[in-house]
Amino acid sequence: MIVVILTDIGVLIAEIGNACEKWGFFQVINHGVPLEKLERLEVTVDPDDLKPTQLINCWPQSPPEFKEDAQEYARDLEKLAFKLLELIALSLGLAADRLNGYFKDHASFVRLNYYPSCPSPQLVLGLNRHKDAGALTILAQDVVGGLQVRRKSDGEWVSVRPNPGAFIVNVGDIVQVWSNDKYESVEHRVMVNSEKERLSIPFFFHPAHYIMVKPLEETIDDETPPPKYNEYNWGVYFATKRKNNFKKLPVENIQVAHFKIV
Ligand SMILES: O=C(O)CCC(=O)C(=O)O
Ligand SMILES: [Fe+2]
Repeated sequence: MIVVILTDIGVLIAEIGNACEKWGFFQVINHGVPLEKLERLEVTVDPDDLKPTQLINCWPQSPPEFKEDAQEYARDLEKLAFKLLELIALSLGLAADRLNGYFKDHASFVRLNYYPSCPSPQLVLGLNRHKDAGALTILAQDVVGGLQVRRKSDGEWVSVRPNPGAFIVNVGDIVQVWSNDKYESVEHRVMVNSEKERLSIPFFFHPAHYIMVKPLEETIDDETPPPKYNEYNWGVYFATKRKNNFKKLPVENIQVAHFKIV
């Protein structure tokens, strides 16, 4: 996978654009988020404290500093997300702050994914194949590994080697629609490990619920194809998707493809 070093701005913009077009995924280092903040979350978290109801309704009681550590981490990741958003805007030939307004009341969140080890890893998946619905996902993973990304060139599943200190970034469905398919939201999944449990911490960078999503006018000109998507409301889309996620449905869960102009 392409590793992007956040240093020289011109090179950086070109590399990010290239990675978004070819893979939909890239890793960043020199990102400015102190690693000890991430380690604090990884080390202190006890999987028994991560029952879904507790995550939704209240903060785990122990360790007592968890809430503050998690909030501080989210603030750091928010800063990084805005930096990446601006670089992505620049790589699309837009003004750096072109997309910032959509995130004025952004509804981003951090999730802790815990994958217990499993003696028959070939029989189960940690997380089924999916695309992320939001704008960007910035993922920290521990050293165990298991994330696989669908390579665009041949559709093969490729394992992402853990790179301590790097974040894995992928563009979600919203960037796909904004860029009128220039940057695609790529499928990924998680394999489980037979011996080791795994923790991953994604930060989902989501715009305000009320925004309408459609291809940006700037991505449509005489040389590019006409808009490929009808406009949709992000909040309604996300709520519908979330309600139906992980359920066996008679029809496919909502996807941006359903807004595609055919
Ligand atoms: O755990 C991982 O490596 C990926 C998690 C993921 O794709 C997600 O939470 O959407
Ligand atoms: Fe994901």
